[in-house]
Amino acid sequence: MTESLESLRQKIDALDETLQELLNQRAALAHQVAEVKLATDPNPVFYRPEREAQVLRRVKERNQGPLDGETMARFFREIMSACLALEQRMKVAFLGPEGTFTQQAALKHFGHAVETVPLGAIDEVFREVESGAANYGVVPVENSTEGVVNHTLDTFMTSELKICGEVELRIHHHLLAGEHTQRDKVTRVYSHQQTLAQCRQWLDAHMPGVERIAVSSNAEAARRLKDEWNALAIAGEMAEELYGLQAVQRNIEDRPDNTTRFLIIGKQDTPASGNDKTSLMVSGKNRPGLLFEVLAPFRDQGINLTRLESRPSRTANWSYVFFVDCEGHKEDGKLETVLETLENAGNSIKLLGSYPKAVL
Ligand SMILES: O=C(O)C(=O)C[C@]1(C(=O)O)C=C[C@@H](O)C=C1
Repeated sequence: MTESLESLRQKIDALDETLQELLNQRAALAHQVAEVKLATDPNPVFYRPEREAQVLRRVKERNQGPLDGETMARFFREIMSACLALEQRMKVAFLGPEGTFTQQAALKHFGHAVETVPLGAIDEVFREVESGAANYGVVPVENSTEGVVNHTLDTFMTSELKICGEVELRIHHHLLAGEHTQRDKVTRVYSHQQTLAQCRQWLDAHMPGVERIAVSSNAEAARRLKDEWNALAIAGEMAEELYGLQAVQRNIEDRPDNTTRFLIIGKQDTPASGNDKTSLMVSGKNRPGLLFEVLAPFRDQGINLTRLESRPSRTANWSYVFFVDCEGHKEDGKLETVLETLENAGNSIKLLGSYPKAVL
Protein backbone atom coordinates (compact mmCIF):
# COMPACT_ATOMS: atom_id res chain seq x y z
CA MET A 1 0.00 0.00 0.00
CA THR A 2 1.25 3.52 -0.80
CA GLU A 3 2.11 5.72 2.14
CA SER A 4 -0.54 8.25 3.18
CA LEU A 5 -0.24 11.95 2.34
CA GLU A 6 -0.22 12.77 6.03
CA SER A 7 2.65 10.43 6.80
CA LEU A 8 4.71 11.73 3.84
CA ARG A 9 4.13 15.31 4.99
CA GLN A 10 5.24 14.44 8.49
CA LYS A 11 8.48 13.13 7.05
CA ILE A 12 8.92 16.32 5.00
CA ASP A 13 8.32 18.42 8.13
CA ALA A 14 10.94 16.46 10.04
CA LEU A 15 13.48 16.84 7.23
CA ASP A 16 12.75 20.56 6.89
CA GLU A 17 13.46 20.96 10.59
CA THR A 18 16.78 19.17 10.23
CA LEU A 19 17.65 21.17 7.10
CA GLN A 20 16.91 24.41 8.92
CA GLU A 21 19.07 23.43 11.88
CA LEU A 22 21.89 22.41 9.55
CA LEU A 23 21.66 25.66 7.59
CA ASN A 24 21.97 27.64 10.80
CA GLN A 25 24.93 25.51 11.89
CA ARG A 26 26.58 26.29 8.55
CA ALA A 27 25.84 30.01 8.94
CA ALA A 28 27.36 29.98 12.43
CA LEU A 29 30.54 28.41 10.99
CA ALA A 30 30.71 31.12 8.30
CA HIS A 31 30.44 33.66 11.08
CA GLN A 32 33.41 32.03 12.82
CA VAL A 33 35.32 32.08 9.52
CA ALA A 34 34.78 35.85 9.43
CA GLU A 35 36.21 36.17 12.95
CA VAL A 36 39.31 34.20 11.93
CA LYS A 37 39.76 36.42 8.85
CA LEU A 38 39.43 39.56 10.98
CA ALA A 39 41.89 38.26 13.57
CA THR A 40 44.54 37.16 11.08
CA ASP A 41 44.43 39.79 8.35
CA PRO A 42 44.52 43.60 8.71
CA ASN A 43 42.67 43.85 5.36
CA PRO A 44 40.40 40.80 5.51
CA VAL A 45 38.87 39.57 2.26
CA PHE A 46 35.52 37.95 2.93
CA TYR A 47 34.43 36.99 -0.57
CA ARG A 48 36.55 34.06 -1.83
CA PRO A 49 35.69 33.17 -5.43
CA GLU A 50 38.06 30.19 -5.55
CA ARG A 51 36.51 28.60 -2.45
CA GLU A 52 32.97 29.23 -3.72
CA ALA A 53 33.82 27.62 -7.07
CA GLN A 54 35.25 24.57 -5.27
CA VAL A 55 32.16 24.22 -3.06
CA LEU A 56 29.80 24.49 -6.06
CA ARG A 57 31.80 22.06 -8.19
CA ARG A 58 31.77 19.51 -5.38
CA VAL A 59 28.00 19.92 -4.97
CA LYS A 60 27.56 19.07 -8.65
CA GLU A 61 30.02 16.17 -8.59
CA ARG A 62 28.53 14.36 -5.62
CA ASN A 63 24.91 14.97 -6.57
CA GLN A 64 22.88 11.77 -6.91
CA GLY A 65 19.45 13.18 -7.77
CA PRO A 66 16.52 13.16 -8.15
CA LEU A 67 17.27 16.94 -8.19
CA ASP A 68 19.76 17.72 -10.95
CA GLY A 69 23.22 19.10 -10.27
CA GLU A 70 22.47 22.57 -11.67
CA THR A 71 19.45 22.99 -9.42
CA MET A 72 21.37 21.77 -6.38
CA ALA A 73 24.26 24.15 -7.18
CA ARG A 74 21.80 27.06 -7.40
CA PHE A 75 20.52 26.23 -3.89
CA PHE A 76 24.05 26.18 -2.54
CA ARG A 77 24.76 29.43 -4.41
CA GLU A 78 22.03 31.08 -2.33
CA ILE A 79 23.15 29.41 0.90
CA MET A 80 26.70 30.72 0.48
CA SER A 81 25.37 34.12 -0.53
CA ALA A 82 23.43 34.33 2.74
CA CYS A 83 26.44 33.07 4.73
CA LEU A 84 28.71 35.65 3.10
CA ALA A 85 26.17 38.39 3.93
CA LEU A 86 26.61 37.45 7.62
CA GLU A 87 30.35 38.06 7.22
CA GLN A 88 29.99 41.25 5.17
CA ARG A 89 27.12 42.61 3.08
CA MET A 90 28.50 43.01 -0.44
CA LYS A 91 27.77 45.93 -2.73
CA VAL A 92 27.96 44.91 -6.36
CA ALA A 93 27.92 47.61 -9.07
CA PHE A 94 26.53 46.63 -12.47
CA LEU A 95 25.80 48.16 -15.85
CA GLY A 96 22.26 49.40 -15.23
CA PRO A 97 19.53 50.39 -15.12
CA GLU A 98 17.62 47.91 -12.96
CA GLY A 99 16.46 44.91 -14.97
CA THR A 100 19.44 44.52 -17.33
CA PHE A 101 21.01 41.18 -18.16
CA THR A 102 24.08 42.41 -16.29
CA GLN A 103 22.01 42.60 -13.09
CA GLN A 104 20.75 39.09 -13.77
CA ALA A 105 24.37 37.97 -14.22
CA ALA A 106 25.38 39.66 -10.94
CA LEU A 107 22.64 37.82 -9.04
CA LYS A 108 23.46 34.52 -10.75
CA HIS A 109 27.09 34.86 -9.68
CA PHE A 110 26.73 36.30 -6.15
CA GLY A 111 23.26 35.03 -5.18
CA HIS A 112 20.50 37.31 -3.89
CA ALA A 113 21.98 38.36 -0.53
CA VAL A 114 24.05 41.16 -2.11
CA GLU A 115 23.05 44.75 -2.78
CA THR A 116 23.18 45.48 -6.52
CA VAL A 117 23.91 49.06 -7.54
CA PRO A 118 22.95 50.17 -11.09
CA LEU A 119 25.35 52.51 -12.92
CA GLY A 120 24.96 54.25 -16.25
CA ALA A 121 28.14 53.20 -18.06
CA ILE A 122 30.87 50.56 -18.04
CA ASP A 123 33.61 52.98 -16.92
CA GLU A 124 31.37 54.14 -14.05
CA VAL A 125 31.19 50.53 -12.84
CA PHE A 126 35.01 50.41 -12.87
CA ARG A 127 35.25 53.75 -11.00
CA GLU A 128 32.73 52.69 -8.35
CA VAL A 129 34.88 49.65 -7.53
CA GLU A 130 38.17 51.58 -7.77
CA SER A 131 36.91 54.17 -5.28
CA GLY A 132 35.75 51.44 -2.87
CA ALA A 133 32.11 52.59 -3.06
CA ALA A 134 31.27 49.08 -4.32
CA ASN A 135 33.09 45.85 -3.42
CA TYR A 136 32.82 44.30 -6.89
CA GLY A 137 31.53 45.16 -10.33
CA VAL A 138 29.91 43.17 -13.15
CA VAL A 139 30.38 44.13 -16.82
CA PRO A 140 29.54 42.34 -20.10
CA VAL A 141 32.55 41.28 -22.15
CA GLU A 142 31.41 39.17 -25.10
CA ASN A 143 28.32 37.79 -26.78
CA SER A 144 28.23 34.57 -28.78
CA THR A 145 26.33 36.24 -31.66
CA GLU A 146 27.67 39.79 -31.65
CA GLY A 147 31.23 39.37 -30.39
CA VAL A 148 33.24 41.48 -28.01
CA VAL A 149 32.10 44.46 -25.90
CA ASN A 150 34.88 46.85 -26.92
CA HIS A 151 34.19 49.36 -24.19
CA THR A 152 34.93 46.81 -21.47
CA LEU A 153 38.23 45.75 -23.05
CA ASP A 154 39.30 49.37 -23.57
CA THR A 155 38.57 50.25 -19.95
CA PHE A 156 40.95 47.51 -18.76
CA MET A 157 43.80 49.34 -20.54
CA THR A 158 43.76 52.12 -17.96
CA SER A 159 42.32 50.35 -14.90
CA GLU A 160 44.21 48.54 -12.15
CA LEU A 161 41.23 46.37 -11.24
CA LYS A 162 41.51 42.59 -11.45
CA ILE A 163 39.16 40.06 -12.96
CA CYS A 164 38.08 37.73 -10.18
CA GLY A 165 35.33 35.74 -11.88
CA GLU A 166 33.21 35.15 -14.95
CA VAL A 167 29.52 34.37 -15.48
CA GLU A 168 27.73 33.12 -18.55
CA LEU A 169 24.08 33.85 -19.16
CA ARG A 170 21.81 32.39 -21.85
CA ILE A 171 20.15 35.44 -23.35
CA HIS A 172 16.53 35.30 -24.43
CA HIS A 173 14.95 38.38 -25.97
CA HIS A 174 11.23 39.04 -25.92
CA LEU A 175 9.16 41.48 -27.96
CA LEU A 176 7.21 43.43 -25.35
CA ALA A 177 4.23 45.79 -25.26
CA GLY A 178 3.18 48.29 -22.58
CA GLU A 179 -0.30 48.85 -21.20
CA HIS A 180 -0.94 51.75 -23.64
CA THR A 181 0.50 50.06 -26.72
CA GLN A 182 -1.89 49.83 -29.68
CA ARG A 183 -0.39 46.73 -31.22
CA ASP A 184 -1.84 47.33 -34.72
CA LYS A 185 -0.32 50.84 -34.89
CA VAL A 186 3.29 50.10 -33.98
CA THR A 187 5.83 52.18 -35.94
CA ARG A 188 9.00 51.71 -33.90
CA VAL A 189 10.82 49.21 -31.73
CA TYR A 190 13.32 50.15 -29.02
CA SER A 191 16.25 48.13 -27.74
CA HIS A 192 19.99 48.18 -27.14
CA GLN A 193 22.01 48.11 -30.34
CA GLN A 194 23.49 44.66 -29.50
CA THR A 195 20.01 43.25 -28.93
CA LEU A 196 18.69 44.67 -32.22
CA ALA A 197 21.66 43.00 -33.91
CA GLN A 198 20.97 39.68 -32.14
CA CYS A 199 17.36 39.75 -33.43
CA ARG A 200 18.09 41.19 -36.89
CA GLN A 201 16.79 38.28 -38.97
CA TRP A 202 13.62 37.94 -36.92
CA LEU A 203 12.92 41.69 -37.25
CA ASP A 204 13.62 41.60 -41.02
CA ALA A 205 11.16 38.75 -41.43
CA HIS A 206 8.38 39.87 -39.07
CA MET A 207 8.62 43.66 -38.70
CA PRO A 208 10.16 44.92 -41.96
CA GLY A 209 8.55 48.38 -41.99
CA VAL A 210 9.10 49.17 -38.31
CA GLU A 211 11.86 51.62 -37.36
CA ARG A 212 14.53 50.16 -35.02
CA ILE A 213 15.73 52.65 -32.46
CA ALA A 214 18.86 51.89 -30.41
CA VAL A 215 18.76 53.10 -26.80
CA SER A 216 21.27 52.82 -23.94
CA SER A 217 19.98 49.49 -22.57
CA ASN A 218 17.17 46.97 -22.93
CA ALA A 219 15.78 48.08 -19.59
CA GLU A 220 15.67 51.69 -20.85
CA ALA A 221 13.76 50.42 -23.92
CA ALA A 222 11.26 48.71 -21.60
CA ARG A 223 10.95 51.83 -19.44
CA ARG A 224 10.06 54.01 -22.45
CA LEU A 225 6.88 52.03 -23.18
CA LYS A 226 5.23 53.64 -20.17
CA ASP A 227 4.69 56.88 -22.12
CA GLU A 228 4.20 55.56 -25.66
CA TRP A 229 1.32 53.98 -27.55
CA ASN A 230 2.91 53.13 -30.93
CA ALA A 231 6.15 51.43 -29.85
CA LEU A 232 7.36 48.01 -28.72
CA ALA A 233 10.57 47.09 -26.86
CA ILE A 234 12.88 44.10 -26.99
CA ALA A 235 14.20 43.09 -23.58
CA GLY A 236 14.60 40.18 -21.18
CA GLU A 237 12.29 38.76 -18.54
CA MET A 238 13.69 40.82 -15.70
CA ALA A 239 12.85 44.09 -17.49
CA GLU A 240 9.48 42.67 -18.55
CA GLU A 241 8.56 42.00 -14.91
CA LEU A 242 10.07 45.20 -13.54
CA TYR A 243 8.14 47.44 -15.95
CA GLY A 244 4.94 45.35 -15.99
CA LEU A 245 4.99 44.64 -19.75
CA GLN A 246 3.31 41.89 -21.80
CA ALA A 247 5.11 39.59 -24.20
CA VAL A 248 3.98 39.89 -27.84
CA GLN A 249 6.45 37.19 -28.91
CA ARG A 250 9.01 35.35 -26.81
CA ASN A 251 12.55 34.22 -27.71
CA ILE A 252 13.05 36.25 -30.88
CA GLU A 253 16.87 35.99 -30.81
CA ASP A 254 18.25 34.67 -34.12
CA ARG A 255 20.42 32.04 -32.45
CA PRO A 256 18.84 29.81 -29.81
CA ASP A 257 22.21 29.38 -28.03
CA ASN A 258 22.74 33.15 -27.71
CA THR A 259 24.97 33.57 -24.63
CA THR A 260 26.68 36.58 -23.02
CA ARG A 261 29.77 36.34 -20.86
CA PHE A 262 30.28 38.81 -18.01
CA LEU A 263 33.32 39.55 -15.85
CA ILE A 264 33.48 40.16 -12.12
CA ILE A 265 35.96 42.92 -11.32
CA GLY A 266 37.48 43.70 -7.95
CA LYS A 267 40.71 44.61 -6.21
CA GLN A 268 41.86 41.20 -5.05
CA ASP A 269 44.08 38.50 -6.53
CA THR A 270 42.29 35.15 -6.62
CA PRO A 271 44.22 31.99 -5.64
CA ALA A 272 43.93 28.87 -7.84
CA SER A 273 40.68 26.91 -7.56
CA GLY A 274 41.88 23.91 -9.57
CA ASN A 275 40.02 24.85 -12.78
CA ASP A 276 40.89 28.39 -13.72
CA LYS A 277 41.30 30.87 -16.54
CA THR A 278 43.71 33.77 -16.93
CA SER A 279 43.16 37.00 -18.88
CA LEU A 280 46.03 39.21 -19.99
CA MET A 281 46.92 42.03 -22.34
CA VAL A 282 50.06 41.84 -24.46
CA SER A 283 51.46 44.68 -26.52
CA GLY A 284 54.63 44.78 -28.52
CA LYS A 285 56.29 46.93 -31.14
CA ASN A 286 54.53 46.45 -34.46
CA ARG A 287 56.69 44.08 -36.51
CA PRO A 288 56.18 41.20 -38.93
CA GLY A 289 55.21 38.09 -37.01
CA LEU A 290 54.31 39.86 -33.75
CA LEU A 291 51.04 37.97 -33.29
CA PHE A 292 52.75 34.70 -34.18
CA GLU A 293 55.45 35.38 -31.55
CA VAL A 294 52.82 36.20 -28.95
CA LEU A 295 50.95 32.95 -29.57
CA ALA A 296 53.89 30.55 -29.97
CA PRO A 297 54.80 30.32 -26.23
CA PHE A 298 51.22 29.25 -25.40
CA ARG A 299 51.41 26.51 -28.03
CA ASP A 300 54.86 25.45 -26.81
CA GLN A 301 53.53 24.97 -23.26
CA GLY A 302 50.34 23.25 -24.47
CA ILE A 303 48.09 25.96 -23.03
CA ASN A 304 44.65 26.28 -24.56
CA LEU A 305 43.51 29.78 -25.58
CA THR A 306 39.83 30.48 -25.06
CA ARG A 307 39.74 33.94 -26.66
CA LEU A 308 41.92 36.34 -28.60
CA GLU A 309 41.03 39.93 -29.49
CA SER A 310 43.06 42.81 -30.80
CA ARG A 311 42.23 46.43 -30.04
CA PRO A 312 43.89 49.69 -31.08
CA SER A 313 46.38 50.59 -28.34
CA ARG A 314 45.18 54.25 -28.22
CA THR A 315 48.81 55.35 -27.77
CA ALA A 316 49.87 55.45 -31.44
CA ASN A 317 48.07 54.94 -34.73
CA TRP A 318 48.01 51.37 -36.05
CA SER A 319 49.52 49.82 -32.96
CA TYR A 320 47.55 47.12 -31.23
CA VAL A 321 47.02 45.40 -27.91
CA PHE A 322 46.13 41.71 -27.81
CA PHE A 323 43.67 40.48 -25.22
CA VAL A 324 44.29 36.83 -24.47
CA ASP A 325 42.17 34.47 -22.34
CA CYS A 326 43.71 31.09 -21.64
CA GLU A 327 43.17 28.08 -19.43
CA GLY A 328 45.16 27.82 -16.21
CA HIS A 329 46.19 30.03 -13.30
CA LYS A 330 49.01 32.59 -13.41
CA GLU A 331 50.86 30.65 -10.73
CA ASP A 332 50.85 27.41 -12.76
CA GLY A 333 54.43 26.68 -13.84
CA LYS A 334 53.53 26.50 -17.53
CA LEU A 335 51.80 29.83 -17.62
CA GLU A 336 54.66 31.43 -15.64
CA THR A 337 57.02 30.20 -18.37
CA VAL A 338 54.82 31.74 -21.08
CA LEU A 339 54.75 35.09 -19.29
CA GLU A 340 58.53 35.08 -18.84
CA THR A 341 59.09 34.21 -22.52
CA LEU A 342 56.80 37.02 -23.65
CA GLU A 343 58.49 39.55 -21.38
CA ASN A 344 62.00 38.46 -22.38
CA ALA A 345 61.02 39.08 -26.01
CA GLY A 346 60.40 42.75 -25.13
CA ASN A 347 56.60 42.68 -25.02
CA SER A 348 54.73 44.42 -22.26
CA ILE A 349 52.22 42.38 -20.35
CA LYS A 350 49.40 43.36 -18.10
CA LEU A 351 47.82 40.53 -16.14
CA LEU A 352 44.12 41.19 -15.77
CA GLY A 353 43.59 38.27 -13.42
CA SER A 354 43.30 34.55 -12.86
CA TYR A 355 39.87 33.36 -11.80
CA PRO A 356 37.73 30.20 -11.54
CA LYS A 357 35.96 29.05 -14.70
CA ALA A 358 32.22 29.70 -14.48
CA VAL A 359 30.52 26.88 -12.54
CA LEU A 360 26.83 27.82 -12.80
O1 LIG B 1 35.38 29.80 3.31
C1 LIG B 1 35.29 31.02 3.46
O2 LIG B 1 36.25 31.79 3.36
C2 LIG B 1 33.98 31.61 3.82
O3 LIG B 1 33.92 32.79 4.03
C3 LIG B 1 32.74 30.76 3.83
C4 LIG B 1 31.95 30.84 2.54
C5 LIG B 1 30.83 29.77 2.60
O4 LIG B 1 29.72 30.11 2.95
O5 LIG B 1 31.15 28.62 2.32
C6 LIG B 1 31.34 32.21 2.41
C7 LIG B 1 31.89 33.18 1.63
C8 LIG B 1 33.08 33.00 0.82
O6 LIG B 1 33.00 33.68 -0.39
C9 LIG B 1 33.41 31.58 0.62
C10 LIG B 1 32.83 30.60 1.37
